Parts: sequence; C-alpha cells; structure tokens
Amino acid sequence: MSYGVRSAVVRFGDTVALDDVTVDVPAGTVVAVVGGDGAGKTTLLRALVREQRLVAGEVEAPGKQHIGFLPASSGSWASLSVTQNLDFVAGIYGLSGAALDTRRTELLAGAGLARASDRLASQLSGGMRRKLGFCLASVHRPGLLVLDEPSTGVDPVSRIDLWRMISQAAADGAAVIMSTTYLDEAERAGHLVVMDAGQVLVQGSYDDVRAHFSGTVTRVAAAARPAWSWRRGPERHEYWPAGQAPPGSQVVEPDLEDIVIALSLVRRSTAGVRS
Ligand SMILES: Nc1ncnc2c1ncn2[C@@H]1O[C@H](COP(=O)(O)OP(=O)(O)OP(=O)(O)O)[C@@H](O)[C@H]1O
Repeated sequence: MSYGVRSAVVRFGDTVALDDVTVDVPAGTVVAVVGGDGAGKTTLLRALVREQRLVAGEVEAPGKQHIGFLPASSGSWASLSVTQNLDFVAGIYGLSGAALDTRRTELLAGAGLARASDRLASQLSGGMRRKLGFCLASVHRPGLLVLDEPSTGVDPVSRIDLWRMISQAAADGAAVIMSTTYLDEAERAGHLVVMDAGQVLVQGSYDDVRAHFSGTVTRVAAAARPAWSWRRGPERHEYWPAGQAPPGSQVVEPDLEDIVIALSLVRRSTAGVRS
C-alpha cells in the first residue's frame, strides 16, 4: 500500500505553494521532507491529510480514522494532563481497557514522558509537548502517519527517542512522512524529498540525492562568489557548477545541508530570482 500526492498544485493568491508535486509514501518507509522557510513542506503534509484543497492533482490517503497527523503547532490540549490527552485521543479511536493501558505505557516510556504523566500539557517544555504530540498522532497505530516538524525544539538526546519511535512506527507497517529542519536527522530517512518554492528539487534515498548532485562545494576563507556561498559552523562553503571550481580549491564532500542550499541557490538563479 502506498499513499501520496500526484501532480499536486496549491496556490495562495499569487504564491504557488505546491507546483506539480508528486510524492509517494510507501508503507514501512519514513519519508523526510526538507527545504527552507516557505518551501511548501507544511502545505504538502496538509494536502496529504486533506486539510488543504488542491487546485489540481490527486491525493491518495486512507480514511481519517487511519491517519495520524501532528500539526506544526500544538498537537495537544494545554489544560489536560499528559495521560488525559492520550486517553482522550485514544477514546476517539475506540481504544480502552487493557489495550489502552498497554499502549499508553508503551508510548509514554518510549517518549520519556512516564514521569510527567500527571503534568498538564501547558506545563511541559516545548520539546516534551512535541513528543506528546507524536504520541497522540500515533496512539491508534495509523496506516499513514504525517508529522510536521516533530523534532523541532526537542533536545538532541530526546530526538534519539523520537526517531526510535518514528522508525518503529514504520517498522510496524505505517507509511510515515515528516518534515524537518534538522538535515542531519533527515539523512537517516529511507526517502528524502528536497523542496524549494513549492517544487521538488530532488527526491530519493540519500545516496540518490548525492548521486544526482552535480557541481563542486569548496571550503573558503573569503567567498569569491558571495551570492553562492554560505556559512557552515566556523567554515564557509561555496558552490561552483561542474568543472568551474578554480584550480587548487579545497573541495569538500557535500553533506545534505550543502546539497539543499546549493540546489536552492541553483533553482533561484534559474528562476531569475538571483542575478
Ligand atoms: N494560508 C496561507 N495563506 C497564504 N499563503 C500561504 C498560506 N499558507 C502557506 N502560504 C505560503 O505558501 C508557501 C509555502 O508555505 P509552507 O507553510 O507550506 O512552507 P514551509 O516549507 O512549511 O515553511 P516553514 O518551514 O517556514 O513553515 C509560502 O510562501 C507561504 O507563505
């Protein structure tokens, strides 16, 4: 079973938020959607859960009761405790008794929230709230799990817990699609979708994305082409089209962050956004 969107188009006035986007989300796979601000990640996920209407194209998704959706904001009820949040959502899906007890224990332990089970959601840290949101989205073991930036604000150690749970959901057979701004963690997904300005720039496994990348990334002290360079920690990286890097340049093996930035710069240049 594979879900997804085909040739999806979404417009907000003059803004094309999705421009002929086709993405498959096969069962048992984690698809990570990456891209800069306004790339169209949230619109894609909302289209998939049918919260955003398409101007053109098709959505293939199961019925609402088989979808789990963690929206970019909130995802839980501030005035309910952690347990009350879980039991409330589980109840909507008809989960009760021993089955609910088992699932609650499993999710709270996995998310590291067991000791916070009586705390109000409003009293949780931002990262804990995102983890609770994940638990609520996945409590009914949906066939399609759609997560909008589940790890934003979650500390690096807790992100490991979250990834374990996301991977487990896929291993149990769910089709999982998530957006993330953490490109190091996106590299772990089975399938990557790199977006910019509503378009899919490239998609496939991390190896496919690297193989598709043409051009050279160099490490520089001062940028020769400022519009094509970006900061990476204490370093500065610069993009050159294939064969154009000056002789003697310090060439670096581009990681996903370099590739996403370079592809976005190329797209904007092609679209006439940059001179
Ligand atoms: N309700 C809306 N009304 C008008 N424009 C919108 C609306 N929602 C999204 N957009 C525009 O559509 C484009 C895609 O937005 P979207 O939220 O999908 O991007 P994103 O990749 O999720 O960005 P971010 O990471 O900043 O949330 C942006 O240009 C955004 O301004």
